Amino acid sequence: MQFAKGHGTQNDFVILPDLDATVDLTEARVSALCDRNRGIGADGVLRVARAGVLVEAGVLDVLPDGVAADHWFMDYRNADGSVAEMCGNGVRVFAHFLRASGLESEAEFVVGSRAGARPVIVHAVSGATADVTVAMGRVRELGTSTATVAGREFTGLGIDVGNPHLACVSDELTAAALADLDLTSAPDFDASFFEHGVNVEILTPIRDSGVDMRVYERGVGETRSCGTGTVAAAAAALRADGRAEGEVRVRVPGGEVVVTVADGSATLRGPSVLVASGSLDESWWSSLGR
Ligand SMILES: N[C@H](CCC[C@H](N)C(=O)O)C(=O)O
Repeated sequence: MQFAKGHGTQNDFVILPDLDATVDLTEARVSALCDRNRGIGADGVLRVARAGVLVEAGVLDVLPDGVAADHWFMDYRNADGSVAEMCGNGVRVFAHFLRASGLESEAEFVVGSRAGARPVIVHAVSGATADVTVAMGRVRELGTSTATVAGREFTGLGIDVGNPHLACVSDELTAAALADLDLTSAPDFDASFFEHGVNVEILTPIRDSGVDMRVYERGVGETRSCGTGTVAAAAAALRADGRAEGEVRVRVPGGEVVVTVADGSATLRGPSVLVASGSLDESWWSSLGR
């Protein structure tokens, strides 16, 4: 079975072209594939198929709002095998792969996700790297909540970007102090507020139209970047700055993206790199739990 490997600001993914949607993508298989010792290693898996084919195969029960049967659909899985509604870095890599593989001939098209339709623009491709903008849809504020990281309580803004986030803007936090924060363990959070878990972002306030952010992702752990997380972080940082909209450069350990929030919706622009492609050993793949 063919695969490709790519990343968006070092949030990395195994891409599985599965145009007939015949691959049984069990949790055991996804977690093996994402394991950095016994598999290829990644933060998540992106299965590539058209939305209607995934409905016919029973992978999707119905077409999500705004997603048409002929739209390419990013069937996203976290490294632990769990399904998530949306992946902002993943959509950039997914769109880049479609263009680079010739599956998509247009530079502007719609990618379907469980959170709905996500229009993309693949601005330019140079070698292994592309510059991609994703329309990330509505950014919905959920109210304030807290998370405890390394014994320290942070207050944040719950934000729905199709998936759940708690974006904690810490006024006195410097980029250096953020880098020193111990994020090796999962933050404690209010499970009654976030019934389906949450991605937790810790970030500095806006300085020179930018923020520094780190993230502990639901279903993965600390990642070097989280695209939906950068959108949540930008929205929370703007709110903390007394603004409902604006453009924010979000620096993450894996690089930098630009988030624009306007009229309650956001766009995310950043790089995608396609690192490699290859084939999975069939006997290895079939030996994994069903
Ligand atoms: N872990 C996230 C999904 C991946 C999000 C992240 N990789 C991104 O780029 O948005 C969740 O369970 O909601």
